[in-house]
Amino acid sequence: MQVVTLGPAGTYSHRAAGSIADDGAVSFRESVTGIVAAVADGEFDRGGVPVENSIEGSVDESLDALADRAVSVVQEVVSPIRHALLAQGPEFSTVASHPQALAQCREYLAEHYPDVSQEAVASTARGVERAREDPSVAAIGHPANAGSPGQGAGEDGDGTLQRIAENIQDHDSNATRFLVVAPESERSEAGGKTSIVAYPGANYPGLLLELLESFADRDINLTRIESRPSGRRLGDYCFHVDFEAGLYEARAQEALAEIEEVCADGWVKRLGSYDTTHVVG
Ligand SMILES: O=C(O)C(=O)Cc1ccccc1
Repeated sequence: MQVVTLGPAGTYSHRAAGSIADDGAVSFRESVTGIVAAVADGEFDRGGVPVENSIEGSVDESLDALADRAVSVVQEVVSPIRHALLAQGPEFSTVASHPQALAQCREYLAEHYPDVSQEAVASTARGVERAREDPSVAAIGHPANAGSPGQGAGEDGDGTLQRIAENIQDHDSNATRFLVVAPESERSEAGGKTSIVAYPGANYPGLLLELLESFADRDINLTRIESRPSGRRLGDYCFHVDFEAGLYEARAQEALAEIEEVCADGWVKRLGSYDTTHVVG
């Protein structure tokens, strides 16, 4: 199985994707749009993208790529996220990381490093590379990106990263949900959860209520609903909906048939049904 995810090596996405790669062989792209495109274009069998975080919410770029490209979702991976502050030494003037990681440590950074500037980079591992190259830069990332204290941690300034602090996320419940993306032809109806994207192409009072009633009437629990701009005009949206039923179930098929009627002037994309895997960060 050829797997592509957010790189370079050492990202949280890499750790999550490693759990689905046969021999741990994972390739990298530096944007989630690029990962979804690489699967849609047939370059890889599977792609792993972060889609939602318990502190910061949705990764909008992932939602938009899933709506735009011909792919399916075949699995979700949920992983706890524990961030470490990594640097060559305790003195630095910039913290570089993925925007979600910086946001997940907002309160910690404001309290402990109010005067340090923040630099958003493509991934946590890209921030780690910045910190290895430049002693004035610290990174936020998985603690395994540094030598453990007392085991290979370097002297200040030699390019080896030390763990300046661990568990710096603002909430201990910090967890991220990654979706495993496959070619559209591999869309499955089996699994306990399903993801769809609905674009009504219309706007009238009660439209959203009608969409939601299709699920409520059949006792289908929603686990998430997110609106994203359609990109066509201001105030025009698509809705990303995840629910607890498989497409193989009659109640799911009936709900979607009704939703397709509500969206007759737009479209409904069935990303597929899947199960959840939990991996330890
Ligand atoms: O940059 C990474 O390591 C990622 O995989 C994205 C991300 C960033 C912060 C928390 C979870 C995933």
